[in-house]
Amino acid sequence: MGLDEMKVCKFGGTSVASAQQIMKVAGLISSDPSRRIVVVSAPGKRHPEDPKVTDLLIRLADAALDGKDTDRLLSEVVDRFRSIADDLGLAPGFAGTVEQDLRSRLGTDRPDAGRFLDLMKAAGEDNNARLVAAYLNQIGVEAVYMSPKEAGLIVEGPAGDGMADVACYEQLSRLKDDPRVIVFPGFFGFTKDGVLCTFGRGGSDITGSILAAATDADLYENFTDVDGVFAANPNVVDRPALIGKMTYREMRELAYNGFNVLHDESLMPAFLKSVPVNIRNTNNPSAPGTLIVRERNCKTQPVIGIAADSGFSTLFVDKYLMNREIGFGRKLLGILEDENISFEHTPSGIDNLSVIIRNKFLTPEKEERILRRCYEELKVDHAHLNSDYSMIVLVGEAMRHTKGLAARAAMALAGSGTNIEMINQGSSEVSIVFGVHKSDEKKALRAVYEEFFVPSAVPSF
Ligand SMILES: Nc1ncnc2c1ncn2[C@@H]1O[C@H](COP(=O)(O)OP(=O)(O)O)[C@@H](O)[C@H]1O
Ligand SMILES: N[C@@H](CC(=O)OP(=O)(O)O)C(=O)O
Repeated sequence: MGLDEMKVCKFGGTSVASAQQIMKVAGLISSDPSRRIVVVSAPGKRHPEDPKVTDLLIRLADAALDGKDTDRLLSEVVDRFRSIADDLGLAPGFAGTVEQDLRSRLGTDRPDAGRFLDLMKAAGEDNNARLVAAYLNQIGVEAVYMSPKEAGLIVEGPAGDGMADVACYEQLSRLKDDPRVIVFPGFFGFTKDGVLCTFGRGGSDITGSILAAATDADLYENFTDVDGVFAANPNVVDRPALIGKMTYREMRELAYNGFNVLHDESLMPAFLKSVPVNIRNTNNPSAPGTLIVRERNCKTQPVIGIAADSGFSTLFVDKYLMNREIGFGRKLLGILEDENISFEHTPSGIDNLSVIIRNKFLTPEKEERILRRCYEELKVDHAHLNSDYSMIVLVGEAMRHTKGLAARAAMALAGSGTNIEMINQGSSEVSIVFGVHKSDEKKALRAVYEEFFVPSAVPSF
């Protein structure tokens, strides 16, 4: 990269979980002068059983909302920052400023529980950005903490699930004129009225992408704890193939369906400005990682990855002569809309229709109301809701034009003893979805992975 070129880097929770990790991060920043905007998450897990600071903060906020004692939970968060700051040799007062900050957040008025929860959750990223900036200055890298409010990151929407307003990109673009390294807390911004609003969980990825797009960065580097994006979840499939290059659409589809290495909503800002995204490993920085771009040569590899996700329900309705009833689908989806439920798929037959919904949108009360309205208003013959479904999703840009892929996947599923509950190859140009019972999810994923990525068939991406 030339002198004027600029990268936005995001360091995930695992990359900033301890002093040792933050030293690696500082090494990566100081070794490359183009890494000028740095987005940090809150300290994450140091080992699998370790709590993330964000989860500690949620517990703290819940205790405060329930009127319970908050001292022990507050100390847990402060101690986590204290141990990092001490190990980095920062000035002794750092933990005290974190404590003050948390106490002041706890002491605010709470007209809205969701907004209060956001204010507390954001303390992880906010304090960590101050900590990383302080450490960079200590080792001689001129760095500055940047508040999302001062920078103008406008995030609107429901608490805990905000969306950035594209109109704020122009103001954010000024960040690139600062000669210092900017350390920006991920995960949250402010509404036009100045109220703090976080993105969904894992949302620091979104902050990084927004800043990369707003500043027209040459590259958005997203540093995590694996060498890049694997063709299947490495926690389920043994040593899956590493994807070298993929498209934004492929990654969004995979992220949405279970590849939690990147937040699915973080692709759009980078895509709009064609900023390439590079997923890299803080613990193995010499590995090139995965590059996410607008286009790739799809001929070599029609299926690029296979995602799996649990937590789906099927609403099944059956009515004789449904095919003749104009507006039936609209009315059924209208019932879901009234319950504020979004849906994933709608496979249909002549006299029946299924709607696949994520369980997180359902409660026993909502289920009862939906079924009652199906009988009373839509006059269906049968209606039922079944939970415990998982979706296995094959993704690849050229899949739809490659013959026999669905048949191969179906054969692999049959071979593993998995019953296919639903297939959707309809509207998405880049994916085929197989609904299976949750208990079959892992073996189904392994079987389909082996079908498309057996060692002899692994292509060079
Ligand atoms: N297909 C995949 N490729 C790579 N990592 C994956 C995949 N699916 C799930 N993961 C998991 O995502 C993790 C990284 O995401 P996350 O824990 O959110 O990291 P960070 O703390 O950097 O934000 C990996 O450790 C890995 O277990
Ligand atoms: N700390 C937030 C935001 C985030 O992006 O974290 P991470 O980089 O650890 O996924 C969370 O836990 O949701």
